[in-house]
Amino acid sequence: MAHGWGYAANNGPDKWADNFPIANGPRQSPIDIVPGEASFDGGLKALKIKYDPSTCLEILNNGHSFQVTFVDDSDSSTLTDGPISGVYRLKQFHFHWGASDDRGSEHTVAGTKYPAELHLVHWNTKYASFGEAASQPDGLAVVGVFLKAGADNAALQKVLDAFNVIRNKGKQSSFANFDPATLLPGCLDYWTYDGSLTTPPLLESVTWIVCKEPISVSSAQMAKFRSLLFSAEGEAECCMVDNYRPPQPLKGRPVRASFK
Ligand SMILES: NS(=O)(=O)c1ccc(C(=O)NCCc2c[nH]cn2)cc1
Ligand SMILES: [Cu+2]
Ligand SMILES: [Zn+2]
Repeated sequence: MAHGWGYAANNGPDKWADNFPIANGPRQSPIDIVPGEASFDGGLKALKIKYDPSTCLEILNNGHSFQVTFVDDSDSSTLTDGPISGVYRLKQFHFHWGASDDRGSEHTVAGTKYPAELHLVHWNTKYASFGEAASQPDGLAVVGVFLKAGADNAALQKVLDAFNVIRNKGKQSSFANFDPATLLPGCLDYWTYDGSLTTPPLLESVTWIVCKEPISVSSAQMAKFRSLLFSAEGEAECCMVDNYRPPQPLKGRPVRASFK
């Protein structure tokens, strides 16, 4: 996965516009969600999430986060309803996190940062592939879930237990029979708005669906996230932390709430 961008001072979010001018586009993500300014939309349906653990394939360190990828050649793991129309297939999930618990999420809620944020990435099956969908305004739907410091999260621990074999950039390992639904909060109330990928190529193809309720993560589990490296084997070790883009200008976009 060749890319020169990163999260350091010389290649981080403030520099991305040099190679990806869309960084200053009209529908960039993440954003600061201000609950008092979101409008309740009674027409929004409940999220319908159907994941099949047998589609879970592998876990990999891609040099800017780690991700768990899924077999997406059938409608086994899908997102439907909610603010979207049609069927979107789960492709992967990944996280963004901070060097300390006071930061790490990409979306913020009235300025509040969480220590981490989960992204479940889905693509619209009206297009032939993820890559094709990623270039379309209605191509992707990403469910965002905040992680809040607190109790140990047993479902999350299953993912963290695989970290020892993917410590470095480029490492991957088989990872089977994991049900990503176990990472969702009990309540699926959400905010939704039109946005983008939060990393280059920053494509403006994402319908964002951000859950209001966070899931828990213990401080020991946050330390495990921070044990990963941005660097490849043999390179100077660089801790994988602060791999988040800060909130971007709303530019007049409506943010809708599925709840009162
Ligand atoms: N944070 S997010 O908005 O959910 C997000 C989701 C997916 C991608 C993505 O598929 N990027 C293109 C291929 C690539 C290059 N390097 C790693 N993946 C990027 C960001
Ligand atoms: Cu990459
Ligand atoms: Zn992400």
